[in-house]
Amino acid sequence: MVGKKASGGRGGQRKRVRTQASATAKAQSVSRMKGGRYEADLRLATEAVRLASKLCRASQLQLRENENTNQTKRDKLESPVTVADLGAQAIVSWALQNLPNSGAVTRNDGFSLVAEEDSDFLRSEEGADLRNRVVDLVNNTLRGSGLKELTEAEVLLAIDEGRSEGGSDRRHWVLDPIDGTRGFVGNRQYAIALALLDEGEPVLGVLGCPNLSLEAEDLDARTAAATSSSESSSSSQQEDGSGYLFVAEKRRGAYKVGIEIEAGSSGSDAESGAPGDILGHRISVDEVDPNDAVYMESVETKHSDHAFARKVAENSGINKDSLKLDSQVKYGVIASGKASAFMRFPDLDYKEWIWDHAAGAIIMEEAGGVVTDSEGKKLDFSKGRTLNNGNGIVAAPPKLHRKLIESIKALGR
Ligand SMILES: Nc1ncnc2c1ncn2[C@@H]1O[C@H](COP(=O)(O)O)[C@@H](OP(=O)(O)O)[C@H]1O
Ligand SMILES: [Mg+2]
Repeated sequence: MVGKKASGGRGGQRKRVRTQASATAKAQSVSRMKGGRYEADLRLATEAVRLASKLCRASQLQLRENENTNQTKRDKLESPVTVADLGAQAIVSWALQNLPNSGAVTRNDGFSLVAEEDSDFLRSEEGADLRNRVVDLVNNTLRGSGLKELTEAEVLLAIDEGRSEGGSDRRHWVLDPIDGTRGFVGNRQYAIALALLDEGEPVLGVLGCPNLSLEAEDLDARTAAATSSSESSSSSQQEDGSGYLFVAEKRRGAYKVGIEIEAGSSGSDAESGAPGDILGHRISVDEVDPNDAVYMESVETKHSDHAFARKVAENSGINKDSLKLDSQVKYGVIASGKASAFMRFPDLDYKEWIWDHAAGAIIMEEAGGVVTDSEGKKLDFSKGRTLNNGNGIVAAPPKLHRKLIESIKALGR
Protein backbone atom coordinates (compact mmCIF):
# COMPACT_ATOMS: atom_id res chain seq x y z
CA MET A 1 0.00 0.00 0.00
CA VAL A 2 1.19 3.46 -0.78
CA GLY A 3 2.25 5.69 2.05
CA LYS A 4 3.01 3.03 4.63
CA LYS A 5 6.60 3.18 5.71
CA ALA A 6 7.12 -0.55 5.20
CA SER A 7 6.84 -0.02 1.47
CA GLY A 8 10.60 0.59 1.59
CA GLY A 9 11.11 1.76 -1.95
CA ARG A 10 9.43 5.07 -1.20
CA GLY A 11 11.89 5.74 1.65
CA GLY A 12 14.83 5.48 -0.74
CA GLN A 13 13.06 7.63 -3.29
CA ARG A 14 12.34 10.15 -0.55
CA LYS A 15 16.02 10.58 0.32
CA ARG A 16 17.01 10.76 -3.31
CA VAL A 17 14.32 13.29 -4.11
CA ARG A 18 15.26 15.39 -1.06
CA THR A 19 18.92 15.58 -2.05
CA GLN A 20 17.99 16.29 -5.63
CA ALA A 21 15.47 18.95 -4.58
CA SER A 22 17.91 20.93 -2.45
CA ALA A 23 20.62 20.67 -5.13
CA THR A 24 18.16 21.90 -7.73
CA ALA A 25 17.00 24.73 -5.48
CA LYS A 26 20.59 25.90 -5.05
CA ALA A 27 21.42 25.64 -8.72
CA GLN A 28 18.27 27.44 -9.86
CA SER A 29 17.99 31.09 -9.14
CA VAL A 30 14.58 32.59 -9.67
CA SER A 31 14.29 33.12 -13.39
CA ARG A 32 12.03 35.16 -15.56
CA MET A 33 9.71 33.53 -17.99
CA LYS A 34 10.30 35.41 -21.19
CA GLY A 35 6.94 36.05 -22.70
CA GLY A 36 6.14 35.11 -26.27
CA ARG A 37 3.13 35.68 -28.45
CA TYR A 38 0.69 34.93 -25.65
CA GLU A 39 2.51 36.72 -22.88
CA ALA A 40 -0.31 39.15 -22.08
CA ASP A 41 -2.83 36.31 -22.07
CA LEU A 42 -0.58 34.27 -19.79
CA ARG A 43 -0.35 37.21 -17.39
CA LEU A 44 -4.13 37.57 -17.45
CA ALA A 45 -4.64 33.83 -16.94
CA THR A 46 -2.19 33.80 -14.03
CA GLU A 47 -3.99 36.67 -12.29
CA ALA A 48 -7.37 35.01 -12.90
CA VAL A 49 -6.18 31.71 -11.41
CA ARG A 50 -4.62 33.53 -8.46
CA LEU A 51 -7.96 35.18 -7.69
CA ALA A 52 -9.78 31.84 -7.98
CA SER A 53 -7.19 30.22 -5.70
CA LYS A 54 -7.90 32.89 -3.06
CA LEU A 55 -11.61 32.26 -3.42
CA CYS A 56 -11.17 28.49 -3.05
CA ARG A 57 -8.99 28.87 0.01
CA ALA A 58 -11.54 31.16 1.67
CA SER A 59 -14.29 28.68 0.87
CA GLN A 60 -12.25 25.79 2.23
CA LEU A 61 -11.68 27.65 5.50
CA GLN A 62 -15.44 28.09 5.80
CA LEU A 63 -15.88 24.42 5.05
CA ARG A 64 -13.50 23.49 7.86
CA GLU A 65 -15.16 25.91 10.30
CA ASN A 66 -18.55 24.41 9.52
CA GLU A 67 -17.38 20.84 9.91
CA ASN A 68 -18.67 20.50 13.44
CA THR A 69 -21.94 22.32 13.00
CA ASN A 70 -25.07 20.28 12.29
CA GLN A 71 -25.21 20.62 8.58
CA THR A 72 -26.94 17.94 6.59
CA LYS A 73 -24.84 15.41 4.68
CA ARG A 74 -25.82 17.14 1.45
CA ASP A 75 -24.61 20.52 2.77
CA LYS A 76 -21.33 19.01 3.87
CA LEU A 77 -20.51 17.10 0.73
CA GLU A 78 -22.09 19.16 -1.99
CA SER A 79 -22.80 22.76 -1.13
CA PRO A 80 -19.35 24.02 -0.11
CA VAL A 81 -17.74 22.64 -3.21
CA THR A 82 -20.62 23.80 -5.38
CA VAL A 83 -20.32 27.35 -4.06
CA ALA A 84 -16.56 27.34 -4.67
CA ASP A 85 -16.86 25.70 -8.11
CA LEU A 86 -19.39 28.24 -9.34
CA GLY A 87 -17.60 31.14 -7.63
CA ALA A 88 -14.25 30.17 -9.14
CA GLN A 89 -15.78 29.88 -12.61
CA ALA A 90 -17.42 33.31 -12.23
CA ILE A 91 -14.25 35.02 -11.05
CA VAL A 92 -11.98 33.49 -13.73
CA SER A 93 -14.47 34.28 -16.48
CA TRP A 94 -14.91 37.86 -15.22
CA ALA A 95 -11.14 38.37 -14.78
CA LEU A 96 -10.28 37.13 -18.29
CA GLN A 97 -12.75 39.61 -19.74
CA ASN A 98 -12.24 42.58 -17.45
CA LEU A 99 -8.83 42.79 -15.79
CA PRO A 100 -6.79 45.47 -17.54
CA ASN A 101 -4.51 43.89 -20.11
CA SER A 102 -4.26 45.62 -23.41
CA GLY A 103 -1.91 43.18 -25.13
CA ALA A 104 -4.03 40.04 -24.77
CA VAL A 105 -4.66 38.48 -28.19
CA THR A 106 -7.88 36.94 -26.88
CA ARG A 107 -9.32 40.44 -26.47
CA ASN A 108 -9.30 40.89 -30.24
CA ASP A 109 -11.47 38.03 -31.49
CA GLY A 110 -14.34 37.77 -29.03
CA PHE A 111 -14.46 35.79 -25.83
CA SER A 112 -14.96 32.02 -25.78
CA LEU A 113 -14.81 29.90 -22.63
CA VAL A 114 -15.29 26.13 -22.40
CA ALA A 115 -15.92 25.44 -18.71
CA GLU A 116 -17.45 22.80 -16.51
CA GLU A 117 -20.25 24.68 -14.70
CA ASP A 118 -23.46 26.52 -15.67
CA SER A 119 -25.88 28.72 -13.75
CA ASP A 120 -29.13 26.82 -14.46
CA PHE A 121 -29.75 25.80 -10.85
CA LEU A 122 -28.65 29.20 -9.51
CA ARG A 123 -31.32 30.90 -11.63
CA SER A 124 -34.09 28.67 -10.23
CA GLU A 125 -36.22 29.50 -7.19
CA GLU A 126 -34.73 26.75 -5.07
CA GLY A 127 -31.23 27.93 -6.04
CA ALA A 128 -31.70 31.33 -4.31
CA ASP A 129 -29.65 30.47 -1.22
CA LEU A 130 -26.80 29.00 -3.25
CA ARG A 131 -26.93 32.02 -5.59
CA ASN A 132 -26.50 34.43 -2.65
CA ARG A 133 -23.60 32.43 -1.29
CA VAL A 134 -21.82 32.36 -4.66
CA VAL A 135 -22.26 36.12 -5.15
CA ASP A 136 -20.99 36.79 -1.59
CA LEU A 137 -17.95 34.56 -2.07
CA VAL A 138 -17.05 36.22 -5.38
CA ASN A 139 -17.48 39.73 -3.98
CA ASN A 140 -15.55 39.02 -0.77
CA THR A 141 -12.64 37.83 -2.92
CA LEU A 142 -12.81 40.80 -5.29
CA ARG A 143 -13.05 43.25 -2.36
CA GLY A 144 -10.06 41.57 -0.67
CA SER A 145 -8.05 42.19 -3.84
CA GLY A 146 -9.10 45.82 -4.18
CA LEU A 147 -11.38 45.14 -7.15
CA LYS A 148 -14.92 46.35 -7.74
CA GLU A 149 -17.79 44.10 -6.72
CA LEU A 150 -20.18 42.49 -9.22
CA THR A 151 -23.96 42.48 -9.37
CA GLU A 152 -25.80 39.18 -9.17
CA ALA A 153 -26.57 39.42 -12.90
CA GLU A 154 -22.89 39.93 -13.72
CA VAL A 155 -21.91 36.87 -11.68
CA LEU A 156 -24.50 34.66 -13.44
CA LEU A 157 -23.50 35.97 -16.85
CA ALA A 158 -19.82 35.32 -16.15
CA ILE A 159 -20.62 31.70 -15.21
CA ASP A 160 -22.68 31.18 -18.35
CA GLU A 161 -19.89 32.40 -20.63
CA GLY A 162 -18.49 28.91 -20.02
CA ARG A 163 -20.98 27.26 -22.38
CA SER A 164 -18.76 27.46 -25.47
CA GLU A 165 -18.38 24.27 -27.52
CA GLY A 166 -14.70 25.00 -28.30
CA GLY A 167 -13.39 23.52 -31.53
CA SER A 168 -10.52 23.82 -34.00
CA ASP A 169 -11.12 27.41 -35.08
CA ARG A 170 -9.93 30.59 -33.32
CA ARG A 171 -9.10 30.81 -29.61
CA HIS A 172 -10.94 29.27 -26.69
CA TRP A 173 -10.21 29.44 -22.97
CA VAL A 174 -10.68 26.09 -21.22
CA LEU A 175 -11.43 26.04 -17.49
CA ASP A 176 -11.95 23.52 -14.74
CA PRO A 177 -12.78 25.86 -11.82
CA ILE A 178 -12.11 23.11 -9.27
CA ASP A 179 -10.52 19.99 -10.66
CA GLY A 180 -10.53 17.26 -8.02
CA THR A 181 -13.77 18.18 -6.27
CA ARG A 182 -13.45 15.15 -3.99
CA GLY A 183 -9.96 16.31 -3.06
CA PHE A 184 -11.32 19.78 -2.26
CA VAL A 185 -14.00 18.37 0.04
CA GLY A 186 -11.54 15.92 1.62
CA ASN A 187 -8.94 18.63 2.29
CA ARG A 188 -6.52 16.95 -0.09
CA GLN A 189 -5.36 18.15 -3.50
CA TYR A 190 -7.34 20.15 -6.05
CA ALA A 191 -6.46 22.54 -8.87
CA ILE A 192 -7.86 25.52 -10.69
CA ALA A 193 -6.97 24.57 -14.27
CA LEU A 194 -6.98 27.14 -17.07
CA ALA A 195 -5.64 26.77 -20.61
CA LEU A 196 -5.89 28.64 -23.89
CA LEU A 197 -6.49 26.74 -27.13
CA ASP A 198 -5.45 28.34 -30.42
CA GLU A 199 -6.78 26.44 -33.44
CA GLY A 200 -7.39 23.41 -31.27
CA GLU A 201 -4.00 23.28 -29.52
CA PRO A 202 -3.15 24.38 -25.98
CA VAL A 203 -0.79 27.37 -26.22
CA LEU A 204 -0.70 28.28 -22.54
CA GLY A 205 -1.69 26.66 -19.28
CA VAL A 206 -1.94 27.71 -15.65
CA LEU A 207 -2.57 25.31 -12.77
CA GLY A 208 -3.33 26.80 -9.36
CA CYS A 209 -2.61 24.22 -6.65
CA PRO A 210 -3.43 25.91 -3.32
CA ASN A 211 -2.83 22.81 -1.15
CA LEU A 212 0.35 21.54 -2.75
CA SER A 213 3.70 21.18 -1.07
CA LEU A 214 6.44 19.61 -3.17
CA GLU A 215 8.46 18.25 -0.26
CA ALA A 216 8.71 14.48 -0.69
CA GLU A 217 7.54 13.90 2.90
CA ASP A 218 4.41 15.94 2.28
CA LEU A 219 3.63 14.05 -0.91
CA ASP A 220 3.94 10.83 1.10
CA ALA A 221 1.62 12.18 3.80
CA ARG A 222 -0.94 13.20 1.23
CA THR A 223 -0.83 9.79 -0.32
CA ALA A 224 -1.26 8.12 3.06
CA ALA A 225 -4.23 10.35 3.86
CA ALA A 226 -5.78 9.77 0.46
CA THR A 227 -5.35 6.04 0.82
CA SER A 228 -6.80 5.82 4.32
CA SER A 229 -9.86 7.95 3.62
CA SER A 230 -11.17 9.51 0.48
CA GLU A 231 -13.72 11.71 2.23
CA SER A 232 -12.73 12.82 5.68
CA SER A 233 -10.84 15.97 6.38
CA SER A 234 -7.22 14.99 6.93
CA SER A 235 -4.13 16.38 8.52
CA SER A 236 -2.53 16.63 5.09
CA GLN A 237 -4.07 20.07 4.52
CA GLN A 238 -1.45 22.69 3.72
CA GLU A 239 -1.42 24.83 6.87
CA ASP A 240 1.42 27.20 6.09
CA GLY A 241 -0.16 29.18 3.31
CA SER A 242 2.11 27.73 0.64
CA GLY A 243 0.87 26.22 -2.61
CA TYR A 244 2.03 26.50 -6.20
CA LEU A 245 1.11 27.91 -9.54
CA PHE A 246 2.44 26.07 -12.59
CA VAL A 247 2.52 28.08 -15.79
CA ALA A 248 3.59 27.26 -19.34
CA GLU A 249 3.52 28.91 -22.72
CA LYS A 250 4.10 27.06 -25.97
CA ARG A 251 7.83 26.89 -26.76
CA ARG A 252 8.64 29.06 -23.71
CA GLY A 253 8.98 26.34 -21.09
CA ALA A 254 7.17 25.52 -17.88
CA TYR A 255 7.62 27.32 -14.58
CA LYS A 256 6.50 27.05 -11.00
CA VAL A 257 5.92 29.93 -8.65
CA GLY A 258 4.66 30.24 -5.08
CA ILE A 259 0.96 30.97 -5.17
CA GLU A 260 1.31 34.02 -2.92
CA ILE A 261 3.97 35.72 -5.04
CA GLU A 262 2.40 38.41 -7.16
CA ALA A 263 3.48 38.44 -10.80
CA GLY A 264 6.05 41.15 -11.58
CA SER A 265 3.72 43.64 -13.16
CA SER A 266 6.09 46.58 -13.21
CA GLY A 267 9.20 47.25 -15.23
CA SER A 268 9.98 46.07 -18.68
CA ASP A 269 12.08 43.13 -19.72
CA ALA A 270 15.30 44.48 -21.14
CA GLU A 271 15.88 41.58 -23.55
CA SER A 272 12.50 41.20 -25.16
CA GLY A 273 10.99 44.60 -24.49
CA ALA A 274 7.97 42.81 -23.02
CA PRO A 275 5.82 44.84 -20.64
CA GLY A 276 6.65 42.58 -17.70
CA ASP A 277 7.13 38.92 -17.09
CA ILE A 278 6.38 36.11 -14.72
CA LEU A 279 8.84 35.25 -11.99
CA GLY A 280 9.38 31.63 -11.24
CA HIS A 281 11.60 28.58 -11.36
CA ARG A 282 11.87 26.75 -14.65
CA ILE A 283 10.86 23.13 -14.19
CA SER A 284 11.53 19.95 -16.12
CA VAL A 285 10.64 16.28 -15.96
CA ASP A 286 13.22 13.92 -14.50
CA GLU A 287 13.94 10.87 -16.72
CA VAL A 288 15.11 8.46 -14.02
CA ASP A 289 15.74 4.75 -14.40
CA PRO A 290 12.43 2.82 -14.14
CA ASN A 291 13.88 1.27 -10.98
CA ASP A 292 13.77 4.68 -9.30
CA ALA A 293 10.54 5.83 -10.92
CA VAL A 294 7.27 6.48 -9.09
CA TYR A 295 4.06 6.64 -11.12
CA MET A 296 0.98 8.61 -10.16
CA GLU A 297 -2.71 7.84 -10.44
CA SER A 298 -6.11 9.06 -9.30
CA VAL A 299 -7.19 8.53 -5.72
CA GLU A 300 -10.54 7.27 -6.99
CA THR A 301 -10.50 3.64 -8.14
CA LYS A 302 -13.65 4.30 -10.15
CA HIS A 303 -11.77 6.90 -12.24
CA SER A 304 -8.97 4.54 -13.18
CA ASP A 305 -8.15 0.84 -13.17
CA HIS A 306 -5.39 0.72 -10.57
CA ALA A 307 -4.72 -3.01 -11.02
CA PHE A 308 -4.04 -2.56 -14.75
CA ALA A 309 -1.78 0.46 -14.07
CA ARG A 310 0.19 -1.71 -11.63
CA LYS A 311 0.68 -4.37 -14.34
CA VAL A 312 1.80 -1.77 -16.89
CA ALA A 313 4.22 -0.28 -14.37
CA GLU A 314 5.74 -3.65 -13.47
CA ASN A 315 6.03 -4.64 -17.12
CA SER A 316 7.97 -1.39 -17.66
CA GLY A 317 10.38 -2.03 -14.79
CA ILE A 318 8.67 0.21 -12.20
CA ASN A 319 8.38 -1.58 -8.90
CA LYS A 320 7.69 1.22 -6.46
CA ASP A 321 4.23 1.94 -5.13
CA SER A 322 2.10 4.50 -6.92
CA LEU A 323 1.53 8.00 -5.59
CA LYS A 324 -2.19 8.77 -5.51
CA LEU A 325 -3.26 12.41 -5.79
CA ASP A 326 -6.44 14.10 -6.93
CA SER A 327 -6.70 16.37 -9.95
CA GLN A 328 -4.22 17.80 -12.45
CA VAL A 329 -1.87 18.51 -9.57
CA LYS A 330 -0.39 15.19 -10.77
CA TYR A 331 0.84 16.83 -14.00
CA GLY A 332 2.50 19.63 -12.01
CA VAL A 333 4.26 17.15 -9.72
CA ILE A 334 5.70 15.20 -12.68
CA ALA A 335 6.60 18.38 -14.58
CA SER A 336 8.60 19.39 -11.49
CA GLY A 337 10.55 16.12 -11.59
CA LYS A 338 9.05 14.89 -8.29
CA ALA A 339 7.44 11.79 -9.79
CA SER A 340 7.87 10.06 -13.14
CA ALA A 341 4.56 9.18 -14.73
CA PHE A 342 0.80 9.53 -14.64
CA MET A 343 -1.43 6.71 -15.85
CA ARG A 344 -5.20 6.79 -16.05
CA PHE A 345 -7.36 3.93 -17.31
CA PRO A 346 -11.05 4.81 -16.90
CA ASP A 347 -13.98 2.66 -18.03
CA LEU A 348 -13.64 1.99 -21.77
CA ASP A 349 -16.72 4.08 -22.62
CA TYR A 350 -15.61 7.12 -20.58
CA LYS A 351 -14.92 10.28 -22.61
CA GLU A 352 -12.44 12.66 -20.99
CA TRP A 353 -13.41 16.36 -20.68
CA ILE A 354 -10.89 18.74 -22.25
CA TRP A 355 -10.76 20.84 -19.05
CA ASP A 356 -9.45 17.83 -17.11
CA HIS A 357 -6.22 17.78 -19.17
CA ALA A 358 -5.59 20.93 -21.26
CA ALA A 359 -3.61 22.94 -18.68
CA GLY A 360 -1.78 19.88 -17.30
CA ALA A 361 -0.81 18.63 -20.75
CA ILE A 362 0.90 21.82 -21.93
CA ILE A 363 2.69 22.19 -18.61
CA MET A 364 3.97 18.59 -18.90
CA GLU A 365 5.00 19.03 -22.54
CA GLU A 366 6.79 22.32 -21.92
CA ALA A 367 8.64 20.58 -19.06
CA GLY A 368 9.92 18.01 -21.59
CA GLY A 369 7.29 15.31 -21.02
CA VAL A 370 4.94 13.47 -23.38
CA VAL A 371 1.16 13.18 -22.87
CA THR A 372 -0.96 10.80 -24.96
CA ASP A 373 -3.87 8.41 -24.78
CA SER A 374 -3.08 4.79 -24.00
CA GLU A 375 -2.37 4.05 -27.68
CA GLY A 376 0.29 6.75 -27.76
CA LYS A 377 -1.81 9.27 -29.73
CA LYS A 378 -1.27 12.95 -28.85
CA LEU A 379 -4.25 14.47 -27.02
CA ASP A 380 -6.65 16.16 -29.44
CA PHE A 381 -8.45 19.15 -27.90
CA SER A 382 -9.92 20.38 -31.17
CA LYS A 383 -13.26 18.57 -31.35
CA GLY A 384 -15.39 20.19 -28.67
CA ARG A 385 -15.86 19.69 -24.95
CA THR A 386 -14.45 16.16 -24.83
CA LEU A 387 -11.08 14.81 -25.98
CA ASN A 388 -11.00 13.26 -29.44
CA ASN A 389 -8.92 10.30 -28.32
CA GLY A 390 -9.00 6.68 -27.43
CA ASN A 391 -9.28 5.55 -23.84
CA GLY A 392 -6.77 6.39 -21.13
CA ILE A 393 -4.01 8.90 -20.46
CA VAL A 394 -0.27 8.27 -20.22
CA ALA A 395 2.12 11.09 -19.25
CA ALA A 396 5.85 10.66 -18.66
CA PRO A 397 9.34 11.71 -19.79
CA PRO A 398 9.96 10.47 -23.38
CA LYS A 399 11.84 7.20 -22.78
CA LEU A 400 9.61 6.02 -19.97
CA HIS A 401 6.56 7.06 -21.98
CA ARG A 402 7.66 4.79 -24.85
CA LYS A 403 8.12 1.90 -22.41
CA LEU A 404 4.69 2.41 -20.87
CA ILE A 405 2.95 2.49 -24.26
CA GLU A 406 4.81 -0.68 -25.32
CA SER A 407 3.70 -2.37 -22.10
CA ILE A 408 0.07 -1.37 -22.65
CA LYS A 409 0.24 -2.84 -26.17
CA ALA A 410 1.86 -6.01 -24.89
CA LEU A 411 -0.66 -6.47 -22.09
CA GLY A 412 -3.73 -5.49 -24.14
CA ARG A 413 -6.70 -3.75 -22.60
N1 LIG B 1 -16.04 7.60 -13.91
C1 LIG B 1 -15.03 8.41 -14.19
N2 LIG B 1 -13.95 7.95 -14.83
C2 LIG B 1 -12.92 8.77 -15.08
N3 LIG B 1 -12.88 10.08 -14.74
C3 LIG B 1 -13.93 10.58 -14.11
C4 LIG B 1 -15.06 9.79 -13.79
N4 LIG B 1 -15.94 10.57 -13.14
C5 LIG B 1 -15.40 11.80 -13.08
N5 LIG B 1 -14.19 11.81 -13.66
C6 LIG B 1 -13.28 12.98 -13.83
O1 LIG B 1 -12.09 12.81 -13.06
C7 LIG B 1 -11.71 14.09 -12.59
C8 LIG B 1 -10.82 13.98 -11.38
O2 LIG B 1 -9.64 13.32 -11.74
P1 LIG B 1 -8.81 12.53 -10.65
O3 LIG B 1 -9.61 11.33 -10.29
O4 LIG B 1 -7.53 12.20 -11.36
O5 LIG B 1 -8.60 13.44 -9.48
C9 LIG B 1 -13.02 14.74 -12.30
O6 LIG B 1 -12.86 16.13 -12.35
P2 LIG B 1 -13.68 17.05 -11.30
O7 LIG B 1 -13.17 16.72 -9.95
O8 LIG B 1 -13.33 18.42 -11.76
O9 LIG B 1 -15.13 16.71 -11.50
C10 LIG B 1 -13.97 14.22 -13.36
O10 LIG B 1 -14.08 15.09 -14.47
MG1 LIG C 1 -12.00 18.01 -13.42
